[in-house]
Amino acid sequence: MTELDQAPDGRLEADVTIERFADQGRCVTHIDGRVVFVRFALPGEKVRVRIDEPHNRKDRFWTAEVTKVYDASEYRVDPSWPLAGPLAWGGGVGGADLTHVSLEGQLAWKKASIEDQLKRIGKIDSPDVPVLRVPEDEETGGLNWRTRVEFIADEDGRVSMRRRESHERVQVTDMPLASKQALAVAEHVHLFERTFEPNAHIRITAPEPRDGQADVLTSGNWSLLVNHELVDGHEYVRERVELPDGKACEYSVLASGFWQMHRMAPQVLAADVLTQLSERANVSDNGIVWDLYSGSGLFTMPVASRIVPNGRVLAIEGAEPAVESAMRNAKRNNVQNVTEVAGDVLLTLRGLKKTEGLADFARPDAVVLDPPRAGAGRKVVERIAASRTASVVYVSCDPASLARDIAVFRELGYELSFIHAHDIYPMTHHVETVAVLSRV
Ligand SMILES: C[S@@+](CC[C@H](N)C(=O)[O-])C[C@H]1O[C@@H](n2cnc3c(N)ncnc32)[C@H](O)[C@@H]1O
Repeated sequence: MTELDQAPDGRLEADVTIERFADQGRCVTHIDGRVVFVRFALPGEKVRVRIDEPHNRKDRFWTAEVTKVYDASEYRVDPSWPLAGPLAWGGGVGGADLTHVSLEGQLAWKKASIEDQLKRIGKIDSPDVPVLRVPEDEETGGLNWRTRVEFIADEDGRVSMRRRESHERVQVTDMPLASKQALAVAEHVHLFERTFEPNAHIRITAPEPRDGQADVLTSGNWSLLVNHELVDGHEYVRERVELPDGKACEYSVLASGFWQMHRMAPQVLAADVLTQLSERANVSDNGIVWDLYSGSGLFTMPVASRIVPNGRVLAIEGAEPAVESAMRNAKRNNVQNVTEVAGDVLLTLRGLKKTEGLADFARPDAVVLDPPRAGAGRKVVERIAASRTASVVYVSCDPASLARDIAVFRELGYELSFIHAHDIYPMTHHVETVAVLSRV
């Protein structure tokens, strides 16, 4: 029996040994047979935890947070961003749930977490998933990578973040995960000194300058949005993505819209998609490729110009402004072999054969998909499998939904022929996985 103590404020606390990594940046321990998911812990550690409220003695699992470490893991470090660390140590603002873990430990954590989901949900025996670090993150110790940063104004209008377990907003005067360029914009607009309307949503966008490009302030390539309205800078920003062939694709994207957030992620992921298509998909240069959940065309442009320059890409994206950007980006990159569809992926695929102009896309040689966190889902996977495509390159930001979709692909005649991951979200439990599914 684990002894549960009552702290002076009535909250339950206990000394426990942490067993293993779990999901959502938590680890697992047990208290009296009950599973407890613990934040800011590491496997093998002896720690004191405080049980979250509300909880009931009959619950099958509880959640808790570390308050004291008696015996630390080799992966434990002092929080790199204390404000995002445990509440008991003055933290609690979220946004960096692995701030107590060394960079090496973060890779081990993400590897264990993806492999666990593949085993449990994907039913894959002994998966081995290398997790790669973005080299630039070594130099910055895993900080300074976000090209988009968001805050909320507190009741006095100051830039703040919400503290867990309370309605309190903590004024912030720094954001250690923000890229140097985003911090330069923050300084330029006096972000941390000025006030906004209380409760305002504030977003800074600062594309990373590539070789030979001026910094964002010199080029004016940045934006400050308040409540999704432009306040300073530009509504659209330019993003350059350098590709393995030494050339680049240029993009114009809405400052308020989706774009891969890590300063190196667009290049890392676009290069990976090209590599997987050329090395594992065997698509001829006049082939057909679907790019599903295509956003502003991050993958569409390089795939159309490098993989199927004499073929065609069908890009499907649900957000109309992103599709409009993608169309402009095709022109900007002189890419003419793309058909952009603004619509739901499932509905578009369902109607493909009967839609004028799309019927020729019914038999793709390869499919690239990069769905939101919820994954593609069974019905979309069934449509992809029914197209009898030989290869699928699946880019995923959620290992659980990826594992679930992989299980469906395997049921429908595909095997997992390649998988690895990129740690494009250091200091957080998030990770981006790239998998290739091949028709057996
Ligand atoms: C993870 S983002 C990927 C975008 C793009 N591949 C990139 O890397 O920039 C997922 C995209 O899917 C779009 N989306 C979400 N649900 C969708 C659906 N049911 N049908 C079509 N697009 C959808 C979102 O608008 C978003 O642009």
